[in-house]
Amino acid sequence: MARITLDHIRHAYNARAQAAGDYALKEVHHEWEDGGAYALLGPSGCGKTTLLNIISGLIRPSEGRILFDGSDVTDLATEDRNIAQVFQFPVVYDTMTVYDNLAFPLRNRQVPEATVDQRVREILEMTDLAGMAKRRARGLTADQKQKISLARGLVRGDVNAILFDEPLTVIDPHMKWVLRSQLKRLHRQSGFTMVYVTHDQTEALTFADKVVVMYDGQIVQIGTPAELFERPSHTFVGYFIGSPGMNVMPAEITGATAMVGGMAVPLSGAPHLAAQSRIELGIRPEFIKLERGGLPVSIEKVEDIGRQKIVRARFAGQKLAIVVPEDEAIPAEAGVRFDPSAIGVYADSWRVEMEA
Ligand SMILES: Nc1ncnc2c1ncn2[C@@H]1O[C@H](COP(=O)(O)OP(=O)(O)OP(=O)(O)O)[C@@H](O)[C@H]1O
Repeated sequence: MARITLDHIRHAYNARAQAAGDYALKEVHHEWEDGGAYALLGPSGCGKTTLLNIISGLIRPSEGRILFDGSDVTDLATEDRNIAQVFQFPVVYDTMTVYDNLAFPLRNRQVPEATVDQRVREILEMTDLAGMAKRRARGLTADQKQKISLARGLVRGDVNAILFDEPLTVIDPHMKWVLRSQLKRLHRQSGFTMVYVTHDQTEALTFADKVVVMYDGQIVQIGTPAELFERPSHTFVGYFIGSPGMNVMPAEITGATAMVGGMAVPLSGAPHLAAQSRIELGIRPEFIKLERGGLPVSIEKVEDIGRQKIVRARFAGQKLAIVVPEDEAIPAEAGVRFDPSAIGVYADSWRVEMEA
């Protein structure tokens, strides 16, 4: 297992790249802890696969270095990086048994047969595959085959990291839930450094200790699920994490008061703001209260989604989503009240700290 250092990495697919926009991956400079479970989360085209391929060695970054436990592996080929990979689609040997599929990476490295047997049995148990150890992979379902791929990814005890590229894509929804929880447990038991690419926030939030949110070729935030929810560093994080996402409204700020379309919204403090920046307020639908005497709002629609209601409203000309607990009535002539401590101020999309 290894600590992974991404040392001022940038990547452009076009060798003549110059402007920031030419880079599929803009500068990444981070250190990922040994034994951490990281999810790379973001929409299609944001650079997740590019970053994963740089870690695996499929791509050499245009700039910067990658280090495993302090040693530079930038110029090492994938097979020399001592990593395991699990892809979107199962990679299994159909003619082999489930047991032999798992034993393969170990036998390939001349691991003594007694150790192979011990390790394979351990992983078969961990992944609930023990019951089908003697079956040939041919004829198994796509779910079962992908489970074998996952198990094979875990079988070597000496890898620097395990990289997962959208591994649950072919899995049916119920099984997805089961495997996600299993992977989390396997991470705790094994202590491997794991990097998991997905565009599904539920997958990322269940699996990872730290979620790396990517947007437009940049890492916009690395944080625990709670940090991403409570303090999104960028409006994209607020919008992408949560359902519905954070409300973002253009505003003008004077001292500790924000004006949104003529309405005064109190803040918890006065933010430091550079002149000429585009200012927005971000507030999650869960931290807005509907009550009499609040700021005027017009309710357009109420969606009942089981344990909660989502109120779609318009406030000062802006769309606003509000989450109301299922058993709470929506008062007639309701107004809105924003919890000042839950309002984030964003300048050119990045969160600004409040003055103490
Ligand atoms: N081989 C390539 N040559 C040129 N451009 C590429 C290549 N691979 C990716 N890109 C571009 O680089 C950017 C990042 O792509 P990347 O595949 O890393 O994103 P992603 O977040 O993994 O997306 P997805 O979830 O769709 O796989 C995109 O604009 C993509 O079009």
